[in-house]
Amino acid sequence: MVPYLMGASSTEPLSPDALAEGRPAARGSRFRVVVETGPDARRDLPLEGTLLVGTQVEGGLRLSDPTVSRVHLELQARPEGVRVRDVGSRNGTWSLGVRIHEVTVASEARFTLGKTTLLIQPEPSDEGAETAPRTAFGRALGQSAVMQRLFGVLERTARSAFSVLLLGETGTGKELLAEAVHLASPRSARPFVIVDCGAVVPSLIESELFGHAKGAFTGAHTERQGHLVQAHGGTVFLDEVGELPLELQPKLLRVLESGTVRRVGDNAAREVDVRVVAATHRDLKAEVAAGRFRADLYYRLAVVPVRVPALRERAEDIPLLARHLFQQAGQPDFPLTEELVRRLVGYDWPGNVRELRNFVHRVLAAGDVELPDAQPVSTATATEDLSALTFKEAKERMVEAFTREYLTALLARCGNNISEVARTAGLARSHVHGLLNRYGLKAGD
Ligand SMILES: Nc1ncnc2c1ncn2[C@@H]1O[C@H](COP(=O)(O)OP(=O)(O)OP(=O)(O)O)[C@@H](O)[C@H]1O
Repeated sequence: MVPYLMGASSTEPLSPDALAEGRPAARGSRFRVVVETGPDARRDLPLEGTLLVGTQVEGGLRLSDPTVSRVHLELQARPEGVRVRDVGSRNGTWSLGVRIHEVTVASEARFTLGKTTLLIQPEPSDEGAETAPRTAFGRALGQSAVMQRLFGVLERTARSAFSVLLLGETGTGKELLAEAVHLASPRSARPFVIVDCGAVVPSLIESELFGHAKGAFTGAHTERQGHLVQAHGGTVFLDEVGELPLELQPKLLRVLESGTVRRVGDNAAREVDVRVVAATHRDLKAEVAAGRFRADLYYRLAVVPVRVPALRERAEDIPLLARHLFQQAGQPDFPLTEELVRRLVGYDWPGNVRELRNFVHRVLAAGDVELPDAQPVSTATATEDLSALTFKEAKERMVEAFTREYLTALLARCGNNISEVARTAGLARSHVHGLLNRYGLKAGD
């Protein structure tokens, strides 16, 4: 096919180069589609075969922009480039001010559909020596060599259906990276469901994950779908998977192996197709060796094990992240002086990026740029203006501040004895350990 572009006022074919905005693709290279603007901005997925774009497409790039048609555009990866075909949309598909009916692009090009802009971009070739350095993967930022390597591994993995296990300290960005894997995967139009295995009461986690029938147990007044079914077709993120009760582990493994799930109190099996990304702050291999985590489930989850480095191991990222966090907090012009950067880079950030975020908020709320010498900074202050935050963020801040204060006081009262802390607090020891790790608190055992 001769590539052409039909303009609204012209029927002259245009060469693909007429649309080229950036670097050209190597012959036979692969492409990505990135949603740059509109309600679905930041979605980013590889283009393989044919991809339909619209508000009602199944398995394609499903957009929520009401100015986009139900089935708006067809993108097809071909050896010579990407064929972009408007499939009878109401508002049309536009590029550089020209309405497109069908065109093949061989290099970077942008298309506007209603209020949405799509960028079609050649993938940097894997063998290419000059792979463009990237400073972001989804919403996760990083310019250090270690993060760039991590982004590359995760991006390549995202295209497959392999399970990914993210290992790293609290606050290193595991959840953000799990979301980025989902968004860069062919499943991005389907749900991304987060299950915090450490936060659910152990007796309820089975019904949270698998669902339950009405009357399955005392208190089950209505039926429940379960997170795995909610994630059907998409990705389930099992956060703090190391906290999953041992007796539940074979059940989860069975579901993942068989692709079917049975709700509690119901014999009927339901098909579930989920990609699993799991995360833990624990050394899960050591947990397996200690008999606290099943080896078979470990190997099912850790097809691609990835270590997310602590912030102190990638100090080059601190200025970038600090600038980003000030910008996110509505203060893009906050003066990051050399002296402040030096102190930020010199601190060891036991709570990692979450702690840096809280520091930024504390600076903006209280003007306090002090960093503790050895201990982590407090997460919230009474002077912080919570009304500037969303309800979810404000609640998170208060819960963090409360938990940190409560645990610090309890540790002091119990002489750092975790068993005693757990007894007094009425929590499982594993839960106390999880909380201490999460809030960057240290205690002897
Ligand atoms: N690379 C990053 N770029 C931008 N923001 C980040 C990055 N890493 C973490 N953050 C921010 O830091 C906070 C904590 O990140 P996240 O919840 O993903 O960490 P986590 O490792 O999953 O923590 P936990 O183990 O406690 O659940 C979030 O507000 C997140 O947006």
